[in-house]
Amino acid sequence: MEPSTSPSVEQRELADEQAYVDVVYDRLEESTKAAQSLAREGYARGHVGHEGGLVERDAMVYQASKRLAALNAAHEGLVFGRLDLAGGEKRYVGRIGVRDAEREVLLVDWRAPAASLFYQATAQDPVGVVRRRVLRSRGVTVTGVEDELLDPDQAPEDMVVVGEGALLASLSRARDASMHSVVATIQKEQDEAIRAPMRGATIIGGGPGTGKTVVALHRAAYLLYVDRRRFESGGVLVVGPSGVFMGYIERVLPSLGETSVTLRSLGEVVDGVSADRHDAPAAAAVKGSARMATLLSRAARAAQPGEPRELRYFYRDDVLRLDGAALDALRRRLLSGQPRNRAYGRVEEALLDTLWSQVSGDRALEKSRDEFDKVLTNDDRFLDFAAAWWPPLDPVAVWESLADPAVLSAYAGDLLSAEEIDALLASWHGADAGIPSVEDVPLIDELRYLLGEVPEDDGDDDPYDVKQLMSFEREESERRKVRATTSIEDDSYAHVLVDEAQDLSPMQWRMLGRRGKYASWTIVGDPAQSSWPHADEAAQARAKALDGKPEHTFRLSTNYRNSAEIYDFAAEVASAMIPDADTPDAVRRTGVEPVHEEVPADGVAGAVRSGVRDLADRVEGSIAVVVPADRRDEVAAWLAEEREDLGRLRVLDGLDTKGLEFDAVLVVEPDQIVEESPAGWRTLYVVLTRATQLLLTVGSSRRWLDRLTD
Ligand SMILES: Nc1ncnc2c1ncn2[C@@H]1O[C@H](COP(=O)(O)OP(=O)(O)OP(=O)(O)O)[C@@H](O)[C@H]1O
Repeated sequence: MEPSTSPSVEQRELADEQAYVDVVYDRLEESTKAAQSLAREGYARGHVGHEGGLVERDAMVYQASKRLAALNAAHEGLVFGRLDLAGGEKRYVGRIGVRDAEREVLLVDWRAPAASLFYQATAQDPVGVVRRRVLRSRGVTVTGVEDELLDPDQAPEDMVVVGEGALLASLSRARDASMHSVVATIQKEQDEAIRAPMRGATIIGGGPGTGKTVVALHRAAYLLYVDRRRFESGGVLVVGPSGVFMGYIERVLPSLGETSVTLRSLGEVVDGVSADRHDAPAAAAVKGSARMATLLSRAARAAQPGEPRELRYFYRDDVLRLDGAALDALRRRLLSGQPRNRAYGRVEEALLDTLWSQVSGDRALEKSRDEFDKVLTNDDRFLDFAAAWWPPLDPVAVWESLADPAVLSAYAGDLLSAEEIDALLASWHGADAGIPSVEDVPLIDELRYLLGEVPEDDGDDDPYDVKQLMSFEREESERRKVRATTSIEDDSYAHVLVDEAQDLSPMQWRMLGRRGKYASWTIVGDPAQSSWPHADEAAQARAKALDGKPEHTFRLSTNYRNSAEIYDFAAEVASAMIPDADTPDAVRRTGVEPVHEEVPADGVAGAVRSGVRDLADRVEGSIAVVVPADRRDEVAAWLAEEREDLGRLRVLDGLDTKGLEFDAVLVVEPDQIVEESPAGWRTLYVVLTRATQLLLTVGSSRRWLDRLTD
């Protein structure tokens, strides 16, 4: 059976589908009205006036508004698939399940077992599916259908086959600033990873553009569908590399009807701290190293800078004295088996015990220990000493104290080289001093756990109330008030999903491990795109975070993002410069090869500007100019005019482009991108695999290209 090209046949099919889709939308409308009236009823109960009414109201309103949010989110493109099965049954697949008034199924939720045929059927193994149809819509209007005839032998005489394939049509679409759900065209190997059993850790690998991110997000939605109670109450945490990336993916889950997932970039995992700046590679490498865990545990247990080193107390005939060594011994005793802040409540008593053991005068011994305790605990000199010696420690304050060279060297002397210490100090001084970078966040989190929950204080006159939870503010006036949340009881999730996992440092794995202790995991990544230079150390930290949970591995093998011309070129770079790169097959040919322009150093700005203009004329969607990290402001200034004219143009450095994609990409000075970090080739590979249509590289040298032919 040949695909039909007759417009009248296609129009008739469209009209039939529209009629069905209208019925589903009518039913959705009724459900929406029912949810609205439930919400109204809930509010009314709140006015009944007794406490039970309020609780009931909250529950009803909560449920009704969740349902409304899901219904609204699923509205666009609600019905996207249809199966014609061998026995003559037709089955519609959509973003959520819809039944008619008699409870007959009108639309099967894509996550339900009955919908899995939609994704599993292939021409080689049609599993009872004769024809698979994808419906394209705009709002509530069906604008096109794309068919695949999977089992021609079973097709009735009058079955019509329309269109040229939904997948390629969807891949050729222009890209805007956010990712779209691919729920209508999920491929078989992707579906298998999405529906993988929820136990242990599901590891999804594959080269650039193979759909790892979309698979991971659809998997989050799938897990919530199969065990909503568990995952909604325990929470699903999705972690990605950057705020830009989280902005890029954040539309996908709501469009699948999911509103109950926590999305965090790596700089935002700790409540109350929000970091988006990266350290220079040298400092980032030290801060990510597992050695920092040892350093921080020293910091959390050591005498704090500025704390008193001696107590002298006159009691009756005795001079009681605690010197540095005695205080250190006492500190060790208090810290045995518990974090410092948890020992807070025992400090006065421990001091009293030690001091009382020195009492020898008759006048004192005649009096009881009770008397001794009473005198000291009513004496400001003693109380002030206890408060100064063992204040509750805030993790951010301890992190800040590391910027003092003497303090840092005391903890780091045998752990880090002099160069590494210098790199840390350089990152903590200068314009951004006191403001955590993305790489500082796991350090602060580590300290939260090492120090333990900050005890309650009366707090009425403390402007920096340690229990206070604040988001990060850049203004100098706010700086001193930055506090990470100090509670460590709110961190665990039922499922942790990590995207771009190849970039996680050991310290970042430790941070996520604490959140996923009792969780199942989905881990998505491609080692060839890693910007973390020490793969073995990270692998160990990952294994520790997973703590022996069974791993199920999936590999995605087809690149859906890049044109075959662009990907084949990028794969050449990977094969030459990155050992063991997993290079997928790209399926979409455009006939347009990537271009490199070599120009004199003083001609780069001009070539970049004219290159951008040219790309803008040739693609409708997004354009990225990717630059070496330390030249971002310079190149952005070259393109001030273009950026104003073209809302779809962005200037980014290599690390910022992780996970993103654009219709056209212009790479500035590829050699400098390679040379700016130990993971430079991998970063360049990431950058070269971001373009869907056009790739232009502009540089004053071509060493990177020559390496390919060496
Ligand atoms: N089954 C599919 N149908 C339509 N589009 C798809 C499909 N799978 C992936 N895509 C598209 O391919 C592009 C790449 O997908 P995605 O970003 O998930 O890949 P990735 O493996 O995470 O890439 P990278 O490792 O390079 O960040 C996206 O535009 C996505 O929408």
